[in-house]
Amino acid sequence: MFKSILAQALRCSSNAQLPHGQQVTNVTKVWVAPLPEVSKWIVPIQMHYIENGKLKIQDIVKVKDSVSVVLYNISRQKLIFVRQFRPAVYHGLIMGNTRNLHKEDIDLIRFPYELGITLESCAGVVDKDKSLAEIAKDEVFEECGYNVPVDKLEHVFEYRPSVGASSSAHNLYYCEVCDEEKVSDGGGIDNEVIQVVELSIDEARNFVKEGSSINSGPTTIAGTLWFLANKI
Ligand SMILES: Nc1ncnc2c1ncn2[C@@H]1O[C@H](COP(=O)(O)OP(=O)(O)O[C@H]2O[C@H](CO)[C@@H](O)[C@H](O)[C@H]2O)[C@@H](O)[C@H]1O
Repeated sequence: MFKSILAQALRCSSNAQLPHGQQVTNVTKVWVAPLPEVSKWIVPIQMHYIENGKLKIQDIVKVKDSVSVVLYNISRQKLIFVRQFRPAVYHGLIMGNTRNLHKEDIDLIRFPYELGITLESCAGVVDKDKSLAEIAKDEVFEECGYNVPVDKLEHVFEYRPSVGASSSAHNLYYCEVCDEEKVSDGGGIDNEVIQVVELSIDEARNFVKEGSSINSGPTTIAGTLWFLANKI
């Protein structure tokens, strides 16, 4: 069973899919633990309601809202993405649908950490007292190194990426940048370890083609499809 999970994970891995083999980071030890009662990031709650006279209960995970930016470099006609190790993706790939807590350290030889490296649009959590567009502008600078005025960010749409268990809202923006606006390497702030990746339009089209299997969330897929449908 593990062999088939690993084979599937390797197919999904952004490393296996894209011509950007450089090492993004180096993860040397992984283990899991139960969530503490109070988490800064996630609040599990239960909603009770009566629908058509019948009591119903729904378990909900409260997650912070987020923004993302489809970033297009017009100087070189490249879409800008980021790669990073995502613990949740890694866990999902190696544990599948099982809910057991793994007692020992994860075997990194059997399950290389690279499986958890995603390819995503530049994105960030809404955790500052700023407008959504300003938060998106900050992420473009911090993660990708482009300094753009906030009015260059075009609001595309708002949606809810995980309606079954989470109510969080996601706001997707589009921004065209040029080489002159690139002022740093990006790579994230604080503890973030992020690699900036540029894809040609054909590479991006390949990324969302029929039958593909990718290590990305709905935001990256929706943003890429929106770009291909509206800007090309
Ligand atoms: N659950 C968690 N546990 C511990 N630390 C956490 C955490 N979530 C965020 N952090 C910390 O906050 C930092 C900054 O996060 P960002 O604002 O860059 O959002 P991120 O890109 O991770 O996810 C954004 O982009 C992805 C992809 O679109 C969305 O799924 C997501 O909701 C959105 O916030 C992270 O580096 C991490 O240190």
